[in-house]
Amino acid sequence: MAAAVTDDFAKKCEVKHNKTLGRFLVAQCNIRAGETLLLEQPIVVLPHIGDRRCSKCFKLTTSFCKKCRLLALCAECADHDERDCQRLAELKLSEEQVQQLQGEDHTAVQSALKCLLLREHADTLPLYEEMSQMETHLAVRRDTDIWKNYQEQAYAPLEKSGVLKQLQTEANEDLVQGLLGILDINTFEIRAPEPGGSMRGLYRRAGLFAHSCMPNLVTAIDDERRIKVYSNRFIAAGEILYYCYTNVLLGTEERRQILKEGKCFDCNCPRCQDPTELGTHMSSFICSPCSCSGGYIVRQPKTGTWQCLLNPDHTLKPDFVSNMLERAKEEIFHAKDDIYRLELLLAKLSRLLHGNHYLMLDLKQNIASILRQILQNMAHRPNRKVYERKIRLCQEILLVLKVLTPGISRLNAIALYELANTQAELARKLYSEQEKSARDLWEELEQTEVMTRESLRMLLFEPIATPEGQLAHSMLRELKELQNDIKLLKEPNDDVVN
Ligand SMILES: C[S@@+](CC[C@H](N)C(=O)[O-])C[C@H]1O[C@@H](n2cnc3c(N)ncnc32)[C@H](O)[C@@H]1O
Repeated sequence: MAAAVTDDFAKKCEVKHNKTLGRFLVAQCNIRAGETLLLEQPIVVLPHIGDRRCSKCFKLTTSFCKKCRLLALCAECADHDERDCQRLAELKLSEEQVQQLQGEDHTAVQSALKCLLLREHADTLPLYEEMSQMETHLAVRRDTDIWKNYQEQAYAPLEKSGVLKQLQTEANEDLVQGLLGILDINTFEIRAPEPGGSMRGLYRRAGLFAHSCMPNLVTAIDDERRIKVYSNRFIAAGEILYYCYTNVLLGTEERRQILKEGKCFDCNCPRCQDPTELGTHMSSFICSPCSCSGGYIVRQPKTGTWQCLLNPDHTLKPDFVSNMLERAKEEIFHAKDDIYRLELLLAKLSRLLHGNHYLMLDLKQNIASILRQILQNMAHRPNRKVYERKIRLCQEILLVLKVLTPGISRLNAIALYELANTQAELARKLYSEQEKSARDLWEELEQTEVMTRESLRMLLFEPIATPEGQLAHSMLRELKELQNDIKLLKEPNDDVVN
């Protein structure tokens, strides 16, 4: 349920409309980097289709509320929203009807019900009305697979059981498909209670921002599921406000496909239009005949052909490209957490793909995170090479991130922190093994301090009740310790400084 929020949204953002974007927001005034534009509680929080989650605590569950019998409720929660429960209990359904509604694909039924229930209470009716204004893409989705699934999973059981007619006399299939479409098009990913899990939240105003793969906004959702939207750079009055609906670390074809299938539009942002993806080459192949002179094969956005930038006669067939990428993805998947297999795969793919290709970056991130675990476990007694490998990988990832997400960026901040930390750990290790002098160590720690400060400067915009906000909190403590260490090393003491 939406709670009162205080922000300057109305002063800073203006709703506009055009044919391409539908409704979108523009800056009404100049906005500083890091300025908050919006703080908002969700209208509804729902599981992803296929997950069954408790209506109260959102943990995964298999059981239902004993009273209303239609909404999921885990064994640990005694009740959920009393008014919704009461309203559903009044429907007086037979056991057979309840069974139909509790079917395997119950999430779609539950999602539609939760939206319909907003109409039932005077205080949530305005939210339902606002929600009804949101984009459904009904015409594009009609008769597609997703439409047919929702017809089977939600509309048919709700209709057959008579629930729809009881809740809303004018209810028809388009209404149910529209509500489920609104959720697919407009919701944000929210962290679920279990580690790594996610669910979705619908927000009244945050849902109005348009998408760009080069956004000027950052969104962050805290443990209370409140969304914060802030600027990642200076934004001049009149600029369109964008956040990124998808993962910036994917290649252009993958991002565009996700946006097309999930959000029903073609992204034409400058990054999507640039075959080199802002010079990062995140989707480029190595042109074997031109490899010595640094030739890369890129996809031309207008024609869809894969051509070498140095010699346009050198091409790749789209089928070859997609098959090769599919095979590589499978190999990455099967290599799982095996660092040796991942390193071998990285070496093998480096003969075909640019070092910044999104699959290479994925591999590099996987390897770096395994190396982090190895370095955290001193029982492994990691040698210098392990540190150096991780440093190299962090540097390579960071170079790409700086181009993709300039300005205030969570990804950038975390990669920078990882790099700073590993460099400092290596310096300390070498100092303790007397391979580095105290002066070397303090100089390196001073560099670490600069990098940690830069990372912290970005993470301080994150709400405190998020993993990144917590990280910023512990970084403040680490910074103090670092400064203390530097001071001790710098104290004039001929025994220590050599
Ligand atoms: C979350 S909604 C944004 C609000 C929506 N425009 C409205 O009128 O309610 C997402 C939808 O906005 C449109 N949209 C957002 N960004 C776009 C972009 N960069 N290019 C084209 N359409 C976009 C698409 O129709 C997309 O499905």
